[in-house]
Amino acid sequence: MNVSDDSFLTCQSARVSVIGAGNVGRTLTQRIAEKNLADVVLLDIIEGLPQGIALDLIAAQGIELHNSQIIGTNSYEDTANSDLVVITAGRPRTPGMTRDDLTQINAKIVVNAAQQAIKYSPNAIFLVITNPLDVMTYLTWKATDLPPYQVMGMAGVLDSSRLQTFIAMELGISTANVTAMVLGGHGDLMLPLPRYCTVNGIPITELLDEITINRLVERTRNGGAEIVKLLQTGGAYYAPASSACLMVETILRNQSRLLPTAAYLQGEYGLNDIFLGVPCLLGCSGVKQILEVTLTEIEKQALNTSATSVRKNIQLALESLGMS
Ligand SMILES: NC(=O)C1=CN([C@@H]2O[C@H](COP(=O)(O)OP(=O)(O)OC[C@H]3O[C@@H](n4cnc5c(N)ncnc54)[C@H](O)[C@@H]3O)[C@@H](O)[C@H]2O)C=CC1
Ligand SMILES: O=C([O-])CC(=O)C(=O)O
Repeated sequence: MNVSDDSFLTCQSARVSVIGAGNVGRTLTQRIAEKNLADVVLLDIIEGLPQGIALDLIAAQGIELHNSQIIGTNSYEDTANSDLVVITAGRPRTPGMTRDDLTQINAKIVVNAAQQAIKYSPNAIFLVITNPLDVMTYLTWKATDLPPYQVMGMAGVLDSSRLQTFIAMELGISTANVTAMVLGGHGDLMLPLPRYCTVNGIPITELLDEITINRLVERTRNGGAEIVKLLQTGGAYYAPASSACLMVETILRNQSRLLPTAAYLQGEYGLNDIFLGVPCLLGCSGVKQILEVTLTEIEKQALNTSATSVRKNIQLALESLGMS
């Protein structure tokens, strides 16, 4: 091989910037790098923190055998030309708080992060993780002025994965045999859909009684809070990072997976001008398609109630930022 061959020298990896080097951001960085999905720029406001994490992660490269570069930085200039920007910056909740209690504090952080990042990566897809998720995704869309299909939020993959796990635990079978679907906002009013949960194609409604299913649904709704209560100082981050990594992989590899995603609705499910969890085909352009599954009247009502709560919070956030 001639090492001065142009095609060898110009060969480029995808580039993902992760904003926020806390528990979720650093774990996601590890997952992306170790799966060889992209080079990662990890940015945080705290000096030394992203640099230290990056150095620590890169020191394992020879053991984990990946080829990803990991750069820790406090400067948005270093995020330039990212294909994907993931926003994890902001406060996590502590016991007794709802995700909505984080609205005021995280709104400023997320809008600033989005405005800074878009300057250097005008064509990037933005994936939001910071809570309250649906509100922060809406603010990111506003702050970047991107087409709505290029902005999305991660929550449904996590909530569905929790429900999948609880179903598998209840039945004593492999999680690999279970699929689950949770739609709606990422809050106490999220909408787990047992009718669309299956075990190798068999609806769980044929395998579990109503009382058991309701118990698993309730545990899913409280899945985040259950961990916050155990950890005391913040929220979950391993499953959230895995969930976000699945979305990153789907986008970078243009896999057209159907994943519950907080996407911008323009009439789908009878809702407009809101980001909410719905089944989406994801690929290299972002949200390629929103799938409208049939909902019962009760499910529709529950989705509307969840949307109303998200909408109220979006309004509060926009007002507090002087953006309404
Ligand atoms: N959508 C979802 O399903 C999930 C959302 N979350 C949310 O993700 C967020 C992050 O959670 P953790 O990583 O556990 O929190 P963490 O406290 O461990 O990390 C947050 C990081 O953000 C950084 N940060 C704060 N202001 C910043 C700014 N202006 N610019 C850049 N970085 C800044 C902090 O220095 C810190 O390192 C929280 O809002 C949490 O609620 C967490 C898990 C799941
Ligand atoms: O519960 C939290 O605050 C973090 C989160 O969104 C989750 O784990 O679902």
